[in-house]
Amino acid sequence: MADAMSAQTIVAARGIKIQFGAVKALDGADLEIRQGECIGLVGHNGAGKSTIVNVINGGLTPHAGDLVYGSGQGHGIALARQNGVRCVFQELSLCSNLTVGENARIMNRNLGGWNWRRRALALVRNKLDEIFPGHGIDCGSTVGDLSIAQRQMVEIAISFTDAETPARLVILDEPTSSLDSGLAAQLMAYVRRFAAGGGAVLLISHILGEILSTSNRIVVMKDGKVVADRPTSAFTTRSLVETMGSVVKDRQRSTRQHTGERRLSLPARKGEGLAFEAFGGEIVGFAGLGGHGQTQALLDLYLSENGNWLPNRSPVAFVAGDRGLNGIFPLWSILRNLSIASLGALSKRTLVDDGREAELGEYWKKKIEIRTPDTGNFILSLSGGNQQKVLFARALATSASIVLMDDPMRGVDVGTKQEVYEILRSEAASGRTFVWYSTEMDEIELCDRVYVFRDGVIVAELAGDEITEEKVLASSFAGGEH
Ligand SMILES: Nc1ncnc2c1ncn2[C@@H]1O[C@H](COP(=O)(O)OP(=O)(O)OP(=O)(O)O)[C@@H](O)[C@H]1O
Repeated sequence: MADAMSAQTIVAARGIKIQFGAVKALDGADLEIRQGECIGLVGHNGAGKSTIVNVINGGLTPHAGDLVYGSGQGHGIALARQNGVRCVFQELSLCSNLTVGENARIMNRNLGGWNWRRRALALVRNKLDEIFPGHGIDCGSTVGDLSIAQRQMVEIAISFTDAETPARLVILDEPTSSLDSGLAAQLMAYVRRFAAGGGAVLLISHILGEILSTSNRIVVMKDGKVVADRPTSAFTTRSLVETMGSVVKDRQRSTRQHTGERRLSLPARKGEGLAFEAFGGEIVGFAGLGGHGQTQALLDLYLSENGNWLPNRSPVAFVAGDRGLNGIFPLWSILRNLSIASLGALSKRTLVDDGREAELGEYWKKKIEIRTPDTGNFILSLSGGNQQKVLFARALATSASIVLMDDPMRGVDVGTKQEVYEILRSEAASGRTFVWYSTEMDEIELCDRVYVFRDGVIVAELAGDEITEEKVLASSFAGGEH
């Protein structure tokens, strides 16, 4: 097998099988990665992408199949690191109680010795400057104080640093899930430069535009197998979606006018900008560059200033943006994670009706295809995208007439996204109000009305045909029109 590898091969995986109980996560998957390549890896939620990454990264031992690195056959974290394999996981893995520099030290064990803090700090800062010019991150700060986008940027920057062995293959699992379009474009430009300079990148993303514009080869996985492996030029968005096993539905722009009563409002902030209001039956979008006050506005809508429920207000459900921190209960089952917000409605004389709870679980499992043999399994047995679907189902399963969503589609596959968009439309048509912060322009364009945020205030309100990328971008930057 080693003979069959070309000189540029960094790693070759052949016939890899991994099984978790009854689930065949990998069922004979093949993947070879060579120097100078950016490979886009796509597939539905639960297709096996993160699992094959964990095999290449050395974290999982294959139950069958071969793994060959440039330095020879074998597996394990040490061998992968020795061959310059780095990985940025979907669930970010920095230690939140340590500073950015200290985290860099953990990832690069050679960074010890006198004055290591200063060197670690300089290493990350230089890489952040190279990948995300103008990032504004203070590398002396504790990771827990950074926003989710900043944490993602720091982890990406650390993975590309060269302190130990040089980075030869960097695996990025949903690297732009929390980044706005400007930061995502900076990262994709860097990925192309890194590959052109002889490095390799394995890019996993459900944002197909990103894959098509950045990678030079695309590998499609389905049910634990590689079902296509071709140059990017051989794919269009439609053929890619179809190869993944989904159908492309035409996106409908909103032509609706709200008919309901005013349900929510916020005054203009700091006495500047515009006030916010939302009506029954509306899908209202929050747009603008990431971290400009959208999440805070959602929290303000959810809670009053002192953290209490606002009196006399319709019930509100919230889909949190940081799944690991505020979303899932990691020690609970899938079903309990889904039903937790509906327990009142599922209870009779303070006791939860198990039968109705199970019915609710089965209904949502089918409706948005949560891929699991049993909703009694632990939530962490689900792939990242499937965990996100559970959070979404948790909010929609309630009777809340207002649903606040903090970028809820992160890591959800394209087929499911289309289903969810349809659910949103029909739920809005039946009177629910959605307030939806999204970092994806495609999603902002699905809203009935959009507020653009800049520096913590609303600087523009767009409706119907006015909701275009150009208009959102123009308002997002100081000096743009509003
Ligand atoms: N630790 C685990 N225990 C049980 N099942 C698991 C575990 N890890 C993964 N699986 C299962 O293996 C399958 C493949 O999961 P994987 O995370 O590789 O999918 P993915 O393609 O990365 O999905 P996503 O796009 O949602 O991230 C899924 O059915 C998942 O539920």
